[in-house]
Amino acid sequence: MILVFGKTGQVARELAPLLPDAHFAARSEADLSRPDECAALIRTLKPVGVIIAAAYTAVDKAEDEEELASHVNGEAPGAIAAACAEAGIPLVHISTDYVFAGEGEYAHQPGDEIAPPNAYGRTKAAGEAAVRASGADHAIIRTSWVFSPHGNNFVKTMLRLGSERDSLRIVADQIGGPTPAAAIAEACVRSLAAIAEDKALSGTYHLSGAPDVSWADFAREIFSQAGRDVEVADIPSAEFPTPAKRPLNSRLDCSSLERLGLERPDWRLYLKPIIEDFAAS
Ligand SMILES: NC(=O)C1=CN([C@@H]2O[C@H](COP(=O)(O)OP(=O)(O)OC[C@H]3O[C@@H](n4cnc5c(N)ncnc54)[C@H](OP(=O)(O)O)[C@@H]3O)[C@@H](O)[C@H]2O)C=CC1
Ligand SMILES: Cc1cn([C@H]2C[C@H](O)[C@@H](COP(=O)(O)OP(=O)(O)O[C@H]3O[C@@H](C)C(=O)[C@@H](O)[C@H]3O)O2)c(=O)[nH]c1=O
Ligand SMILES: [Mg+2]
Repeated sequence: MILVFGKTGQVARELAPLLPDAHFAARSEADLSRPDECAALIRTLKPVGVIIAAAYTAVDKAEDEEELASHVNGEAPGAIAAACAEAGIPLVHISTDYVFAGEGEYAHQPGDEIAPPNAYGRTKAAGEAAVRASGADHAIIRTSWVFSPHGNNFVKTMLRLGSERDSLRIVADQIGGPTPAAAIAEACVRSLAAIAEDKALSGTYHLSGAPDVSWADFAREIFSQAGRDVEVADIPSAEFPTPAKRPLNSRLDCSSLERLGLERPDWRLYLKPIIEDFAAS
């Protein structure tokens, strides 16, 4: 049995149909703010592999709750990874573009220096480091700008705001790859099998949707596919102040996905079901 930490999140919900026999541990069974209890669950259930699909993902709120976020995003993955190492089973963990400072216009390689610009990114960086230090065979999949029909994400925020207003001001100087949660779920399953088969594939991978765009471009594509006449005005980040600073350059070089037999998904092909759900609700 495969053990997935997380049941209600965007990626966890896309993992469910791919892994019908997996055990999905919700917060009530495995609270990541209690790392020891999460590690103990591995000793109890004795899974053959583990995927961590839960995290503290409220980027702005993390500025005020960095201690809680660091238990969930830093210490819990470390404790889970240590239990995986002890049991000799592989682990897949998900991280974020927000570990990068985001200077320049190049696409980041997995080995590039990290320098998180915000509290969420610092806690995710701590989780990555703890997984690497554990000695467990692992894949860390860094992704970005996740969206799906479930949970909170930018696509659903735009559809909601676009139904209330004729024009929106959206930041245009942050560039990245919107990523469908379904593609991340597929990569989790694929990488878990790959590292179980070949330990040499252990390491850090990048997966984001193509093409890279600004948040404003992303919004325009959403309204275009939704057939909605909402004007999107490009603004610089400075005109949209938020508690957490976001990286300007979130481009991820995803070429090592080839080692897993995967490629970047075209995110534009994943919007329609979300738009249809929104229209029906
Ligand atoms: N969302 C994004 O844009 C991005 C996400 N990522 C990473 O991808 C991974 C999956 O994210 P995503 O699917 O979007 O997550 P969501 O934001 O959709 O959901 C977060 C999930 O984590 C759970 N969770 C939060 N705190 C705890 C806790 N203390 N104990 C147990 N469970 C908890 C939530 O459970 P509950 O329902 O109980 O609150 C929920 O299931 C995470 O590692 C995230 O850092 C990376 C890049 C971008
Ligand atoms: C609602 C709104 C947002 N924005 C901007 C703010 C921000 O720069 C950008 C996206 O805002 P959000 O709050 O949706 O995105 P945010 O929560 O920062 O999304 C991040 O979540 C974490 C978990 C990650 O790991 C990242 O990869 C990334 O997906 O859009 C506007 O410019 N205008 C608006 O009206
Ligand atoms: Mg958010």
